Amino acid sequence: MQRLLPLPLSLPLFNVASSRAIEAAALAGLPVDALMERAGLAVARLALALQPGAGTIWVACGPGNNGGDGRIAARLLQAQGRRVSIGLTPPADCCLAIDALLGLGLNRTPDAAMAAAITALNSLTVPVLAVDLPSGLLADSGALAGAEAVRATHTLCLLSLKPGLFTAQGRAHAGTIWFDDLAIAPARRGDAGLLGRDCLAELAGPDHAAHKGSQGDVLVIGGAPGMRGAARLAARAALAAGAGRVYLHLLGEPVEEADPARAELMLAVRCEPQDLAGKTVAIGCGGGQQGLAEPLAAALRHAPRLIVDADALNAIAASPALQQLLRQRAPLSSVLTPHPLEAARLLGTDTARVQADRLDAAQALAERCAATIVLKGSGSVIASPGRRPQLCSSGSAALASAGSGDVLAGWIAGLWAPRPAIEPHLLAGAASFWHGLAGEQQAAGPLRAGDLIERMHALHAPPED
Ligand SMILES: NC(=O)C1=CN([C@@H]2O[C@H](COP(=O)(O)OP(=O)(O)OC[C@H]3O[C@@H](n4cnc5c(N)ncnc54)[C@H](O)[C@@H]3O)[C@@H](O)[C@H]2O)[C@@H](O)CC1
Ligand SMILES: [K+]
Repeated sequence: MQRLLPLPLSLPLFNVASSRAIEAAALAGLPVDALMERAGLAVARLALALQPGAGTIWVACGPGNNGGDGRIAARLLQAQGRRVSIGLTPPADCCLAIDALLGLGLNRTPDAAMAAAITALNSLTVPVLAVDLPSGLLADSGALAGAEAVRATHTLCLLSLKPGLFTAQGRAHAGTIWFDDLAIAPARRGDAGLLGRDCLAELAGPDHAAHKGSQGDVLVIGGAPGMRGAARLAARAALAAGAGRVYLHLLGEPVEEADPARAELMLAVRCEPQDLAGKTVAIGCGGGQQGLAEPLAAALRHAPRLIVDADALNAIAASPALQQLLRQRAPLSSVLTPHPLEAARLLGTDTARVQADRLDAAQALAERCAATIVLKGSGSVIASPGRRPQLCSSGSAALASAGSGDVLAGWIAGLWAPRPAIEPHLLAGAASFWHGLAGEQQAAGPLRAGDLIERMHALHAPPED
């Protein structure tokens, strides 16, 4: 059993169908109930570690094998001399609750009895340990099956890691995530990947002979009047990520300086095809509604590497002509960084549908746009045509602050410019992980985007693992 996060090495994620196949293959070589015994033992061990003191442990057991895991844990805890209460209501002296109501088999809105038990678990002030998944959370998507799911303080995931724990509502409901593979090594590929720190190894640093000309040029296009800050944040991030030269083309009224607070940034007065040649272009941060269509069409045609964010995504969603230009770009040359609403506009759907299955939505968007997608939000999804999607395991609510997305777009550009041959799927994963890692360093409250850039910059020499 291991505490999973922070995650040093990326791991495979298995959806419900794959998890059941892994279970079936394992059971073929094991006595009946062997896996459930192992699962129950793991749950009991973690429960004892979490609550070694007095009091009654409430084991809320459902009708299926998730409840079976709970019953075995209850038996083992009793054998250790602990008081245990099995049922759907808590005992008066409850010191720890084990949520063994529903796991992989959740397939509909929790019925009245289940919903009442979930509410009772969420009303407790003692730790709640969820078995496999917080009850009410869908394993494949991290969406809720009904109005409420258990908000656990700890979740012990069993046998196979499920994607739903790491995206959408997963992290908010799972608490501290633990994993026990029950001594079974899956003989199949994951349906998705969970990005660990090793993804940063894709980003070899510059060699000693590097100079600004060898580190690539970034051009940031955006920052309409009133929203100049968004483009400046992206440009500052590109600079801090390691691009050799960073230019800003600000939309609207002409400006004298690119960024008075960052003398390193240069102003790009024009945005003609020849100005785009050879550059990594990030477009859309603070783009506004006016003046973006023309440079966007030029960037879609001529930028060899392109990151599309914010208002540029909305402009593409509204224009079949721009959509066609996007699809016609060279393979492996475009990264789109939508939040769920922007993704919904591009897919012609609504935010709720995107959030109901983020992995699926990101993959559909990647295929439709022939681009790498970073679907932002808790558990960012990185998807590319023909590739296995990745979920970012780093990040925190501190990143839910204005400008955080501009920083990510700029950071991707700044990492891409010196590494023009890197595969965008790997680049976007590493950039997202880096962004999330810096976000985890904020103990409380939002991390202002300007400070986020400095924290990301400080991570350039990743500490030894
Ligand atoms: N497949 C695996 O990988 C393993 C499974 N194990 C455990 O077994 C669990 C899966 O067991 P099951 O397939 O029996 O599934 P569950 O125990 O999650 O639930 C299935 C039962 O719940 C009912 N149910 C589903 N949705 C409901 C709802 N909304 N309201 C009320 N009742 C509902 C179903 O009708 C069925 O009776 C895993 O989550 C895990 O805890 C472990 O013992 C070992 C390995
Ligand atoms: K559960």
